[in-house]
This record gives sequence, C-alpha cells and structure tokens, in this order.
Amino acid sequence: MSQAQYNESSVTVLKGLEPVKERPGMYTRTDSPTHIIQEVIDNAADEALGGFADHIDVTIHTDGSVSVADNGRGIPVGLHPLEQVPVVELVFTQLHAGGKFNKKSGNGAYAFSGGLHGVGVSVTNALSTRLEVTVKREGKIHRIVFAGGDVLEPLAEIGKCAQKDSGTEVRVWPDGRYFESPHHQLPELERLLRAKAVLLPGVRVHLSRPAKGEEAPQTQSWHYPHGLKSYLLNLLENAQEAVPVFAAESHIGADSDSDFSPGEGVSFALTWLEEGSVASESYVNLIPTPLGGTHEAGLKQAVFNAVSNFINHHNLLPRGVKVQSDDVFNRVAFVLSTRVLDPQFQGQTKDKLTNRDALKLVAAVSGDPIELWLNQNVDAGKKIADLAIKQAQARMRSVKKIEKKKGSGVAVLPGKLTDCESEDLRENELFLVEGDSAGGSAKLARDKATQAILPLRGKVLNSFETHRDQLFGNNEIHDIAVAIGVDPHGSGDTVDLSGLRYGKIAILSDADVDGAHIQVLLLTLFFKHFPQLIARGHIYVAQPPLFRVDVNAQGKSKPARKLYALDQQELDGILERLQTEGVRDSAYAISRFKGLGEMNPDQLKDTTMHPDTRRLLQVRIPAGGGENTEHIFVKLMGKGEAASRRAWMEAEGDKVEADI
Ligand SMILES: Nc1ncnc2c1ncn2[C@@H]1O[C@H](COP(=O)(O)OP(=O)(O)OP(=O)(O)O)[C@@H](O)[C@H]1O
Repeated sequence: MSQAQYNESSVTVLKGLEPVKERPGMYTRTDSPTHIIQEVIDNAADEALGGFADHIDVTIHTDGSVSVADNGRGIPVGLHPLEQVPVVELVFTQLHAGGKFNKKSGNGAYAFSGGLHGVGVSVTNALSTRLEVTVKREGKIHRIVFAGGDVLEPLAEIGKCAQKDSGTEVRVWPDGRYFESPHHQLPELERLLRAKAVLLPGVRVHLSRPAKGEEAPQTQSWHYPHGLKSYLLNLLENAQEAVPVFAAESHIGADSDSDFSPGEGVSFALTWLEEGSVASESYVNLIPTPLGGTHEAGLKQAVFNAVSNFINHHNLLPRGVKVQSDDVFNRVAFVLSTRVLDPQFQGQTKDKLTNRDALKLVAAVSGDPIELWLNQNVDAGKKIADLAIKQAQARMRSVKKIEKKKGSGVAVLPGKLTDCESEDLRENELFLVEGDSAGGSAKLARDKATQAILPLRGKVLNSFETHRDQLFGNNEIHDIAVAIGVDPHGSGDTVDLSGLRYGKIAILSDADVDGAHIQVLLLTLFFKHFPQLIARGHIYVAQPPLFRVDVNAQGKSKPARKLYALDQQELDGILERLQTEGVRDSAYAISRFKGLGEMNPDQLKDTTMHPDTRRLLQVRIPAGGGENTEHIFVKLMGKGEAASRRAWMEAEGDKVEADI
C-alpha cells in the first residue's frame, strides 16, 4: 500500500487560468493550435455578425504566430466598473468574462453571437507563450501584451488613429507544450474562414501565409456577396445537381407574436443529388456544427413536410408506397445557417446544437419558403418527388429481406399493443409504458410510422428466479414476449432472434421510486430471460424529466421558454444559468411531474420520444462485467436476500445508475 499523504492540503483550488493549463483538453482541441486561433476568429466574426465589422484579416507569420484583425468596435480599454481592471485585460485573463451574456435582457453588446461562455480567448491566452492585443478605439491605439496568460506589458496608449477607425488585432504565439502538433491545420483554417465569408455576405475575409520553401507568400480572400447559394455550388464542385440550387432566408419579424425572438431564423441553400456522396454543412451563429443537431433536424422536418404536401397535392404516390423523411432528405445537399438567441451546444468545442426549441424554430421558418419554391418550380418538384419515391422503393425492397415476422403464427399479438407501420428493424421501436394514462399520452405523442406502444397495466413479476416455462403465467410478461416476437431464453442457449419485431425496445416509466421499481423488474426480465437482446443493444431506458421550469415571456426580447430537468442536479444547473442571464426569481415557476400521465403529449414527445430531442439510454452490460452484474441482480432481486440487499443498497445505492 502506498504511504502517500492524503490530508487537507492535498486538495488544490486552481485559480485564474490555471485550470486551463492543467486540463487544456477540457477547454479546447489539443491536436493542434487551430482551435485556439478559431476562438479569436469567432470573436472577430461576432463583431461582423452584429454589423460592426466588414473585414477579417488573418495572417500566419514565419515564426508560427497568427494574427487576426477586424474593423469592429474594438474591445473596450477603460476600467471595468467593478473589477477596476482594463476590460481588455479582463477578457483575456479571466474565465467567464465576456460581453455576450445579457442577450435575453436586450441590454447586451451583442444580440446574436457564436460566443457565449466568455471563455474562448482566455483559453487562447493561457495556452500561448505570448499574446499581443492592439485596439483602435475613439481615436487612440492601445496595446497590451501577455505571456503564458499573465500581463507582460500593461495596457498602454501607443499612438493615435482617425476617430472613425476602430477594431481589434490579436496576435497569438501558441505554446507548443500544450498541443500534439505545433502546426496549424491549414485546410481546417481555410474552411473556417471561407465559411465565415459565406455566412456573412458582404464581409471580406483574407488569409495571408508566409513564403514556404519554394512557395511564394500567398494571400487568399473570400467574399460571397451572394452568400450560401454560391458556396453550396462551390462545395458540390463535380456533383450533378438533380434540380437547381434553391436558397432562402427567413427570420422572425419584429412584430411577430410567435414563441421565438425577432431576428431568430435561418438562411439555407439546398439541392438534391441523384448519386454520389452528399455534402452538408450547418452553422449556428456562424459556429460550424459538424455533428449537426436540432437545427438540422428542423430543416429535415420542413423539407419532408413540404415535399410530402407536394406529392399529395399532385397525386404522385404509386400505390403501396409510403415516403418517409429519410427518403426525402437522404439525397439533400445543404448549407444551413441558423441564428438563435440562446444556443446550447454539446461542450466548449460546440460541435452539436442541442436546443430543443431550435428544431421547432427551423421547421417553422423554413417550411413556407420551401413550399413556395416547390409550387413555383413544379418540374423541379416532380423530379424531387420522383427521387424520394425511388428512395422509398429501394428502402422497401431492402426491408423485405430483413422483414420482421408479423407474429409467430402461434401467438396472436396482444390486444393492447398499438403497433407501428414500419417493419424495418433499423427504425422501428416499441415503448413499454407504465400505466394506461401514460400509455394514452404516448399514443398521441408517438410517430405512428415507427413507434409502437405497449401499456403495462398490471404488475410485472419479479422474474429473477422464475423458470422459463412459468414466465407466461404473468400476463404482462406474456404480452411483452409476444409483442417483441422472441421467446425467452437463457444466456447459454442458441438464440433465435429472427422473430424480433422491433430494433429498439424502450422502457418508459415514471421518474419516481415506483417507476424505478418497474424499470428494475423489466431490466431483470431482459437480463435473465432475454440476455441476447441486451447484448445486441436492443434494450433502452427512456428518461422522462422530473422537473419543468416555465420562464415567463418578458417583452419581445425574452420569449417564454420551457426547460426540462432530469433530476435535482440538472434543475440546479438550469437555475444557475437563469441567474447568470439575469432572470428574476419571480419570472419563472418550477413544477415537478408527478408521473408520465401528467405530461401532455407534446411534452412527452419533445422530452422522451422524438428521436432528435429525447433522452434515451442504451442498456449495456459492462465489458467483462457479466458476473458482477449477475451478482448485483442476485442481491437486488434474489429471494432470501433481504438483509444483505438493504446493506448493499445503503452502501452502493447511489451508484446504480452507472451500471445502466
Ligand atoms: N474582436 C473583438 N471585438 C470586440 N470585442 C471582443 C473581441 N474579442 C473579444 N471581445 C470581447 O471579449 C469577450 C470575451 O471573449 P471570449 O472569446 O473569451 O468569450 P466569448 O466570445 O464571450 O464566449 P466563448 O467562450 O463562447 O467564445 C467577448 O464577449 C467580447 O465582449
């Protein structure tokens, strides 16, 4: 046993920029310094997005440093009223210092921005050997220099400029110690700058590189006064579009009474390709989202609705064919730029948008322009319909090969099962829902094409020690087995999953103790009698929220919002965020769902059932953990284990979730 000391002084509190230096991977990508440069570029682009700057110049210098200059308003240089430190020093040396927090109140310096955490350039500064900031503002030029995140040369006036000139230039010398490679990812940088130019029609973006070996110095410049349309055409290069590229812009108007805020909306360009890989890119407030997210889901929904309406209106659907949204969207190449007031991303690298509202926003604002375009371009519309129908037919042919058996021929499907239309295991899902009233909501909330509902009325038996032959004595278990189309089997048996009727089987129970009990009983059933379904990843647990926070609308700048939290910890996080946004206590109300039945179908759909916005956990047995899991089940579910069960639960109960 190690003799290392562990006492009060073993706990360290990291101050200032230390946490960034200690764990850079939490704050940025560490494969190369490109992301810390992107943070600086994003700030210049935010100035342009607000309409304050119209050019961004990036220069890679021979010594490996990079400078980014914009002609925006210039970072304020005066003292911060509370901190009594020049603001420009503050934003580079303190995490969570920024001008992009107070948007919802309408008091902020930025209405829309990619920046939101006030973290970005402090990270850049912490991970650089040297960083110089030059600000032109109010007729004066100021400069401050940092080294390793600390002030090296305090802010000083270094000259005068014309009163109308303003802007910020940041030059960064990344510290090679923090990055796997010291080299900038040039293609990524070029892509990013080109994208900024596209998304900011009219803004000029330049990149200059020094001479390298034989190569002369290079300057590239991007300027797309026609925005997304020319950019998409550029992206598609050699691909053959089936229909001309269509571009549109649609934002919420100042006097709209929708749930969204004025200025929120989209611009996009899209087309259909007959063959080859389809290019697609999406952005939120100019931040690239390579992993997509809810805004892409919204566009998909709008395109699907518009094309379905067109197909129905022109009576184009052959008998027996049903078009699904993937059939329509699979061949779409698109560039989507979304503006939302309060984007929520997955992590600081912002690869994926997660706001549920964004789906509704994008679907709502893009529907009309797409419908209008289809109606004005009937030939193009017919071609698109034709492509979608062909996709649907190809899908149906491939499904036939792996078609599920409609019942085993022996058992009749349970009467209370509300089945889905799809027979494709890759997309169909069965929800095992606790109670009739929740079952009713789930039926209204489901997508009837792909989601089936089986409400469980009676109590599910604890089947841990029940012999396989006696399982069907319990009605609920009988119905579950027949609905999923698989016979119970043990872990060592050869297993026949050929009758399986759903690719995903999700347990949906209340977020309370009784719900947890039902969840455990069902997990016991699957673990003990259908282990292969778990092993092949077919079993899921839906995660309905426990709390809802209703935030009141406050004038036009603050639309009403509904936020959901899975548990107390998430609720605390939401409340903390509302506080930083300056939302008063009286402006929101917290309610606790007593059960699933209390949620209306829309809420259930948004939080728990819709594939793009729900939370669904796949049930997995940890690798090599089979025996341990068995051991836990014996303790939890075995007979005659009551005493040791109590002891175990007291000691380990809070860890249970980790095993799901
Ligand atoms: N080029 C610039 N022009 C004007 N103000 C700027 C510029 N760069 C930074 N700022 C100011 O500095 C603040 C802090 O920037 P920082 O990059 O640290 O965070 P952020 O952009 O607010 O959020 P995020 O952490 O999401 O990037 C900004 O909010 C803005 O007020």
